[in-house]
Amino acid sequence: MPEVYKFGGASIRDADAIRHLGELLTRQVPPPRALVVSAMGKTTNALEALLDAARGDDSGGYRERLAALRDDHLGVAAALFGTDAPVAADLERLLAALDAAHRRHRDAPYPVHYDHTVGFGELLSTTLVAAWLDEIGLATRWCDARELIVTDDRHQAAGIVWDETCARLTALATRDQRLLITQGFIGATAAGAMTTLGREGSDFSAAILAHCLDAEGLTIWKDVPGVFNADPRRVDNARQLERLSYAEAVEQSWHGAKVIHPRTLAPLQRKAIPLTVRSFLEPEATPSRIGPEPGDGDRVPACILRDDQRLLDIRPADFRFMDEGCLGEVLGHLARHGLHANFLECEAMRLRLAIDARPRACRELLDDLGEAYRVEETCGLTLLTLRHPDAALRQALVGDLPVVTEKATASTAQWLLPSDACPERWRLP
Ligand SMILES: Nc1ncnc2c1ncn2[C@@H]1O[C@H](COP(=O)(O)OP(=O)(O)O)[C@@H](O)[C@H]1O
Ligand SMILES: N[C@@H](CC(=O)OP(=O)(O)O)C(=O)O
Repeated sequence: MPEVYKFGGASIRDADAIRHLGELLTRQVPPPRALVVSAMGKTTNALEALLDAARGDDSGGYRERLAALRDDHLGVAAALFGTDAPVAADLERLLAALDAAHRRHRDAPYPVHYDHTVGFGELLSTTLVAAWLDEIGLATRWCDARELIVTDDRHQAAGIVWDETCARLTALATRDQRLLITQGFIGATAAGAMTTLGREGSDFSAAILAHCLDAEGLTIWKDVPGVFNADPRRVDNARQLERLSYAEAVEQSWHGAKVIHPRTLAPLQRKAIPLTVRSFLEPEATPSRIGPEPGDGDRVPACILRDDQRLLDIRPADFRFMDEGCLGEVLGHLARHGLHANFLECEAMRLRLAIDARPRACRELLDDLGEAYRVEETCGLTLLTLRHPDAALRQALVGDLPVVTEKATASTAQWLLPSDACPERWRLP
């Protein structure tokens, strides 16, 4: 089975980008079997803000944001097809469905309301992209991921029901030979409740398709030529990694290298499906390849930066040990709020962990920890993680910076640093 391609928000951010995507696809030999597409540009952030306005009873803000979303998508449709194109009516229908979903779920728990509304970005974008691909002569079949990706009901971080998902995907691919195009990030329970797979989860969706369709490979198209040993936007001298093992790619993405979602690798690894990260801006540039074998990327020191970290210093209130019971309880609360410990260090009577500063989830976590624990918080931190660090790299990056806390294993070292003491641009030696 030919490849699955994934295009993220950056690759479809406006009409020109969608035209470029069309040209790129017409040049691919052999053509891909399926496309997984994310929401346009920063639409998912806009939908989260829309949700906050809806839940905060800010009906003015909600209307304004919905109108902006409508303008963005209809504007791109007009730029691609001119006025009164049939796709405009499809977009209007989706926007009306989004508005209705907000009304229907406004009293539901936040994660349920989130999943029934925030995933509309992908429904809108794929409707536009599929129409454009049809327009330029690529016969596509638009598929609703809510009918293909079957999940459990862990809203905002849904787990996949693999057997049913694979059965539905293979049945579809057998009966329809056209290029399949579907949404990343979303799925639905067997009962039909809409779910999402976690922020930036479209890479994972693409890996699910590649796995279930037995694809020859998965290509993720990015605005960078491949995986680098640091974010080239923030770090001078970052260099591209040509080959990485699945295991190293998991480590780097799990520690926050934004280039691939960490859940992407396991479905590929289970069938030894190679992952290519390639540039949609420079498709001829040498890409990065990830597979079963170790490569240069498994040895080269790599630097991962994560801003907006909040350090929680948690101690049992009654001078108890931070034993297995306490650890299980605290980490259970973390998981329930969809928070991930990016840094974790345990001593006899304290647990220190750093989490992304998501105000709502952090507030709920502190409420849950309640009277049983004393918690001290430090905000405004940057987490620097080095994979395979050497002395020169440590000195070049950490040097004289004031360190809040640090820890190291044989392969990974981490420092929490005050963000305001960190340089605007970092430099590798
Ligand atoms: N290790 C890394 N290698 C390459 N790019 C990285 C890395 N870490 C962070 N990035 C950043 O990831 C960006 C692409 O991710 P993102 O903007 O989320 O794309 P998309 O919307 O297509 O998924 C790049 O522009 C780059 O700045
Ligand atoms: N649109 C979703 C899913 C996603 O993966 O997007 P992108 O591929 O643009 O990172 C998000 O922003 O979280």
